[in-house]
Amino acid sequence: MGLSTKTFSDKSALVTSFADEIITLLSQGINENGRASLVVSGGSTPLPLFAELSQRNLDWSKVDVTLADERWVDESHADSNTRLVKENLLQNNAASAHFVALYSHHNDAADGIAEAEGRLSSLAQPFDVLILGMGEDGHTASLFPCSEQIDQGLSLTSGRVCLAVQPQTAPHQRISLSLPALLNSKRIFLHLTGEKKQAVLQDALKNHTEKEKPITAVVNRAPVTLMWAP
Ligand SMILES: O=C(O)[C@H](O)[C@@H](O)[C@H](O)[C@H](O)COP(=O)(O)O
Repeated sequence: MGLSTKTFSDKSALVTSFADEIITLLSQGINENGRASLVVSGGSTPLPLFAELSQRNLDWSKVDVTLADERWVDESHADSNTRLVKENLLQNNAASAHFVALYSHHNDAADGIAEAEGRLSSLAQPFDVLILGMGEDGHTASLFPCSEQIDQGLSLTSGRVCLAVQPQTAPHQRISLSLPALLNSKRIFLHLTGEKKQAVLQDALKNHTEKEKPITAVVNRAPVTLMWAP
């Protein structure tokens, strides 16, 4: 479907404008449906955005926040995306938002899939806003090209909202939203900073298959807004 790009002079300008747009979309969702849903990614890129959003005025008690993917570690672990979101987004005004975790206390992520899918079924869908990141290998959410589960993750007919993923090139077993679950969003943003990520994305879109660079599977099927700053 394609990519439209919004380029900003620096990360701070990106964060301000991106937060404006997200708040507008969530407000619309609340006005139309009573509640709104926001799906965020982990990693380091969204941290300044989370801090900015947390300060914004919105009836956050009517917003459900969840993750595009989670590392299968307890919330007390430094790599937990739940911890990242709670410490950076669900603060200040946004402290009243309702967080829906993907992680549950099963040893194996595969045993937590049904529970995560059950929790997600309570959210307003299609999701109002999905914010994706991308790794330098072209993965998005935890749809890792190096994983044995990539076919399952990209399948449009698996009937699954979530899947367990074991990346070969990144730590921790993961739980990820599947491609159809990610696509079940009214607005999809890809939040990237730096020349390297821009180059990876352009190369992915021009020269690679969806299995090689899974971010292309999203861009090929839905309108995606790239929010980019050097
Ligand atoms: O939890 C995660 O690891 C993610 O959701 C992942 O898909 C992330 O968005 C990219 O790896 C980019 O991460 P950075 O922003 O740290 O580069």
